[in-house]
Amino acid sequence: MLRSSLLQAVRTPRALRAYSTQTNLPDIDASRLTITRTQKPKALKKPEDLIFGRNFTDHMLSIKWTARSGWAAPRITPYRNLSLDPATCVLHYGFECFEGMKAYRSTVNGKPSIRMFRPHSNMRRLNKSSIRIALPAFSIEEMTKCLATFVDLEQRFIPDKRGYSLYLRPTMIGTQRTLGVGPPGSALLFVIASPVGPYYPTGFKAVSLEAASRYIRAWPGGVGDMKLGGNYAPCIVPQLDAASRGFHQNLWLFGEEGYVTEVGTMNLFTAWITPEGKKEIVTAPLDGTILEGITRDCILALSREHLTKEGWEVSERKFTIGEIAKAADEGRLVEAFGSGTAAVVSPIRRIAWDGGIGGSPRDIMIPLQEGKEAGVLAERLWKWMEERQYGDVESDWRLVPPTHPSSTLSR
Ligand SMILES: Cc1ncc(COP(=O)(O)O)c(C=O)c1O
Repeated sequence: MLRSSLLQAVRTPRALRAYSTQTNLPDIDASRLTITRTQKPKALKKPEDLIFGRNFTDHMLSIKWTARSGWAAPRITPYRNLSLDPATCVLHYGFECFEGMKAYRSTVNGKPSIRMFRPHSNMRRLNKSSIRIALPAFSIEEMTKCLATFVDLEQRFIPDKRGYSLYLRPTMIGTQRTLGVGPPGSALLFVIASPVGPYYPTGFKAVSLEAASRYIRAWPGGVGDMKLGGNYAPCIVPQLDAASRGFHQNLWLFGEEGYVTEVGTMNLFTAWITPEGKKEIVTAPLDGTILEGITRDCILALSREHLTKEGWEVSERKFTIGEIAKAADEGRLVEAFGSGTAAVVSPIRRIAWDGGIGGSPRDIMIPLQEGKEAGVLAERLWKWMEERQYGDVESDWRLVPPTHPSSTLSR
């Protein structure tokens, strides 16, 4: 691996693309994938007993990399413990990045179908994260093919019920055995899978957020736009702090201006009437301080497709918590909701804001019709998403044809 090109790669997206293809060593190659099936298939849990991230499938997908030999042949093996030397660099310096994505089972034109949702986007984001922490890049296309074969093999774990899916957790770690601080000479990319149920089994539940200025999740020039494990552990204490006062999540602000960035593990959308009288759906821009959510991208696309016809403007721009408070005071606030793979759309009921520097604490109430837990926009966007995830509406967001000779995945 060329270290100097790695340094360049982290600076610009173009260099980043170049870096991913800039090695003569073997890349991930799905045609070399081997499968060793488990001899002890697990009993399936009742769908209603599934707990997010607690139950895993029979197998895992693993691909080793070394700086000397590049990517080895991908392997699907029975799910098992990893064995790591206590000096392994991931355990000391946090060389870890991951993804969260889903595969859905549905019946399309009378035929059962299992499809992943936007896997290329997740693999692109994983590449971006790995390069930033000196871990190797890989072929998005080939890795997606390996994922397809893995999902195919584990499809019996996806309950045949609306709302259920297979959550996939691709993860890359630095595996070099060294306490020296430097680029890892070896890495492991592995994928595990967990069947999951609907996030809101009994319908939406609007959440309350705490917008506190004393914790900062991300900053310009930082790594808030990467899915690094190191971004998540420091958010647990602020979350516990907010929970101790009865809030579900933190709303992350940035700067003295109180720019709104994102919510817990979701991007944030606000719908309001601007002071000039325009209907606007707004979310923070991709300026490096928020994760480039794949659901965010879908919500933007769906809003542009459907809601602009109804007079909504769809904007990615900076806006402040003060502007949300003012819109609420002036009766211009329409809705607010989070977006992410887990909940897809998560309506917001209330934001408690400490008022920023020199300000007084206050509550911002998001309008919700009496007896309703979601606004009309959130409900419609969630429905449009679900229709595409389960294939009621065809879209190129659902993938992927099988590639492995043993694959049975339906097209
Ligand atoms: C910090 C953060 N922001 C936003 C998101 C939403 O991203 P996505 O829509 O890709 O799930 C996530 C979830 O992965 C997240 O962890």
